[in-house]
Amino acid sequence: MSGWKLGIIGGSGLYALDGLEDRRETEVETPWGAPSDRLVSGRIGGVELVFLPRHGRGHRLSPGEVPYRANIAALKMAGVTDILSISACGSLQEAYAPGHTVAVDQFIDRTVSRASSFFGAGLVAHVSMAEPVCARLSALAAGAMEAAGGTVHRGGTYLAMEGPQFSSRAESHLYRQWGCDVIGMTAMPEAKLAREAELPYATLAMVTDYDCWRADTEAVSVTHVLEIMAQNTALARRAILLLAARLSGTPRTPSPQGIESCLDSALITAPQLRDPVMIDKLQAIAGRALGV
Ligand SMILES: CSC[C@H]1O[C@H](OP(=O)(O)O)[C@H](O)[C@@H]1O
Ligand SMILES: Nc1ncnc2[nH]cnc12
Repeated sequence: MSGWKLGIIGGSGLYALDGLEDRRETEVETPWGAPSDRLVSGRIGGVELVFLPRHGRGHRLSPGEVPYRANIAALKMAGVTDILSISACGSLQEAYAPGHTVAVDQFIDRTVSRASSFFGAGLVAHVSMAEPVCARLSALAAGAMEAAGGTVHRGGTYLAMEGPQFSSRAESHLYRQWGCDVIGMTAMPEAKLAREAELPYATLAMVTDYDCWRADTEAVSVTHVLEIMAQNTALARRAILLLAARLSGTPRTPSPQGIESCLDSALITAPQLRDPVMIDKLQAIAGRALGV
């Protein structure tokens, strides 16, 4: 085994992952409740994979209802070393056409009603989100996507909106003025929670539409997204298989960004004042840093 255990979070259109050896399904419960669906685990060559459909099979959960904390905790508890998120997104740039993929490296979080931290009363932590994506994982995933035949833009800012309604035209223009490249509804707080759980995280955002800013182009609709995503999904599956095959031959070393130890400089509550109940709960995602 190469030491990589890859968590894959599948977005709209990607509800299953074929081609896994030793495939098994596990129902999991975390201190933050149940994840979106059963975890599907298996192996591709020397790499273990754990797949989780973000919205559940059949797309039962809207972006605001996805149990983000339970999803990240479930993957952490399953022992994954890294998380690759696959997402459908709208494009805010002419050059990022439907069918293209953006290996996102920045996020702007405009979500408003989601639990966005594992920490809080009894044990407070502030992790850095200056570089929210694991550059190594992102580059590996982008390379695999290119090898699978995809057109990839390396780097880009993802605007995470609350939804579930799509943006108004005024909002879409505003996000373009802010310099955003793609828009979606799910990468936040997922990326923040992955960082709190000390898990390297990267997003391949697969463009399905031009949102609603482009003159003479019909505004985004679910029908349109799913049509394009059907093509994107085949590409995503090929890219994941290629990524796993590549990682198989590359022994894993810790992320060069120090993500696996980021809590060492983030916990702020005085040790003698930390809530034992909270510490117990946090074992699931921060056992290393808490020494429990
Ligand atoms: C089905 S269109 C809107 C929906 O698609 C994206 O989901 P995901 O990021 O999980 O692929 C977007 O964020 C919305 O949730
Ligand atoms: N235009 C868009 N806005 C938000 N989420 C999306 N997911 C796919 N397309 C989208």
